[in-house]
Amino acid sequence: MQSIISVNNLTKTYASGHSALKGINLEIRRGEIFALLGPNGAGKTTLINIICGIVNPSQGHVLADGHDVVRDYKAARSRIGLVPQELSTDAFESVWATVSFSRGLFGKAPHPAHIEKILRDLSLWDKKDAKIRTLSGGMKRRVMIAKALSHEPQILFLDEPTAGVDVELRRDMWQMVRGLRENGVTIILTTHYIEEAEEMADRIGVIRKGEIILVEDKAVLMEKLGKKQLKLHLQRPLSSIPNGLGGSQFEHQLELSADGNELIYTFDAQSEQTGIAGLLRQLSEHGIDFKDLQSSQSSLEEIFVNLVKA
Ligand SMILES: Nc1ncnc2c1ncn2[C@@H]1O[C@H](COP(=O)(O)OP(=O)(O)OP(=O)(O)O)[C@@H](O)[C@H]1O
Repeated sequence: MQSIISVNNLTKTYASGHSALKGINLEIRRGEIFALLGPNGAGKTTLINIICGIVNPSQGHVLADGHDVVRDYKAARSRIGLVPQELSTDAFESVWATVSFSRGLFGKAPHPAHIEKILRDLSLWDKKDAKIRTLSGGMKRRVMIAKALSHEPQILFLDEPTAGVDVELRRDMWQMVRGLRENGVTIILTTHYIEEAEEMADRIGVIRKGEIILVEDKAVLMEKLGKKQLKLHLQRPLSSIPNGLGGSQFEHQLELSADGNELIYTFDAQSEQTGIAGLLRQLSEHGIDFKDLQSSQSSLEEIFVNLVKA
């Protein structure tokens, strides 16, 4: 599939000498939702800011819809909408004026019907004449999103869009993101709420200390790196895993919950032999009865934590 963003050997060393990006290569596919995950300080915002032409790269180059973000800044930037982490709007302007003005900045002709649609989609229509400074934090964030969409960008960056927003806004936002994607907009988001990435993204990229350590289809990633767990709720609590069991082939896969009521068996989701049958046999030989059992697959969050701590 054709890339809409192409990042080539990108490095960024800040004036402080800090090396924030170390040779990033990344292709974003047209029309996808791409989640960029990484711990604090990994370089997510730096990467987004370079693609959006806010920060200059030290080396390498980026094409946005075929336009170099430095040499052909205006054309590249007009394709992109950015919802930054920080709220920054003109406090004394009205919502309508702020969003309309933002469209004008990209050299687009006024299009009141489009602005109205955005404001309605973001439940801002009632507030269109309100001054930004009178709005709540959540409403201000909606205005930031409206601004980013005002010039009908093909690419939308959402940098931590749901940090500190309530459930309702979060739900509205994801509904809107899905709608945009249906209309062909490519969406790149960073988030610390991994369950959001798990729910929304088509592909996941993980950045750590300025390097992309993984880019993968979400489903493939979950399948490849996911572990499965079998949780056995015991009839009678155990004080420890019985010797025979602990020393067996299951030694590194068995865990006892702190209250001794649950035995947790972790196994490789890929493996043909899960070992469950053998485990159940051994439990019965040890006279360990259980009243219920439950199996689960590791979440993207668990996979992510394991990846970045390595
Ligand atoms: N203007 C700057 N000057 C010097 N260092 C900077 C500057 N901006 C960012 N950094 C450093 O570069 C590194 C990457 O920062 P960046 O904001 O890109 O990370 P991030 O992945 O977005 O983090 P977070 O999840 O906390 O937003 C950090 O160590 C940060 O301190």
